[in-house]
Amino acid sequence: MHTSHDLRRTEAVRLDTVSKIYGRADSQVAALRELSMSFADATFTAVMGPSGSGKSTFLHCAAGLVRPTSGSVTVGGTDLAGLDDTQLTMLRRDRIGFIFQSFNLLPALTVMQNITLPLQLAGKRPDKNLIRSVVQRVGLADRLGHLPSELSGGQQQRVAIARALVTQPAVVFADEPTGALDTRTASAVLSLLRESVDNARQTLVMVTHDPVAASYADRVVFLADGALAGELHRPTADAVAARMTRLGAWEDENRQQAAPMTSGGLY
Ligand SMILES: Nc1ncnc2c1ncn2[C@@H]1O[C@H](COP(=O)(O)OP(=O)(O)OP(=O)(O)O)[C@@H](O)[C@H]1O
Repeated sequence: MHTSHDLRRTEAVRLDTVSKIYGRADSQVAALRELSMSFADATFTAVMGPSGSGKSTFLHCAAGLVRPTSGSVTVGGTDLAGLDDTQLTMLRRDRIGFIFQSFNLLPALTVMQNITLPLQLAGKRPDKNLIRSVVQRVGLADRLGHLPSELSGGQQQRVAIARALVTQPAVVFADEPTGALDTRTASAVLSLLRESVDNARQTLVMVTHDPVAASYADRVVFLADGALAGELHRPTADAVAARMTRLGAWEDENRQQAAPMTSGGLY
């Protein structure tokens, strides 16, 4: 029999009735409306929805970058509301990895220095075996002394993935990780993310606009107007595209491509 403690341990991230209201009084926007969602250990979830449906806000709340207006977020069993800003920063550093569309590598640092940066920031001694295994997994063993500017887009994203994995976080949040990559490079990066879930038992939550990218996930959750608008398990790209069409997403998508979103912040 499972105790509630056991059940909680199998959840990497949990949101309970999370709302996020931006602005004040007469100009309020409810970006998330009492959203409840759970992400089990070693699962890959894609988050989709029309432009403005709350995907980025969800990601930022779930990752402890933005505090919800109400409701609770739990990461690895810790309720983020109980942490002050310093504790929250430490939890993010130790338990959460980020992968962005724009890679966000430091241009003056080599591949190896970029990958080990989170460990240095945390004052942790790098585990050489772990680093070697992560570097091999992402196929960068012969590029460790290179600068990001000497790498292709796909290679740079693989550095960012390695950087997100070296701290062995409870969960990795990816914000449009293949948005800047061509189709073939994107599929190599998505296969790598899939492997990190299947082989390294990582938990991955990925915001994407791309039904093909979403089809690599175990589950797709759809947001509309800041609320859960359904989910698909073992998704195919066609089924995801059909659901997005029903949500009226593609008009917004075209606008999105005309004015791409940029991700901010390094971690
Ligand atoms: N800092 C902010 N201040 C005020 N309103 C905001 C802020 N950030 C987001 N919003 C609003 O909250 C809603 C949800 O925005 P969010 O960026 O989370 O959506 P999204 O689904 O990620 O959109 P996109 O796919 O276009 O990136 C939108 O109506 C947006 O205008």
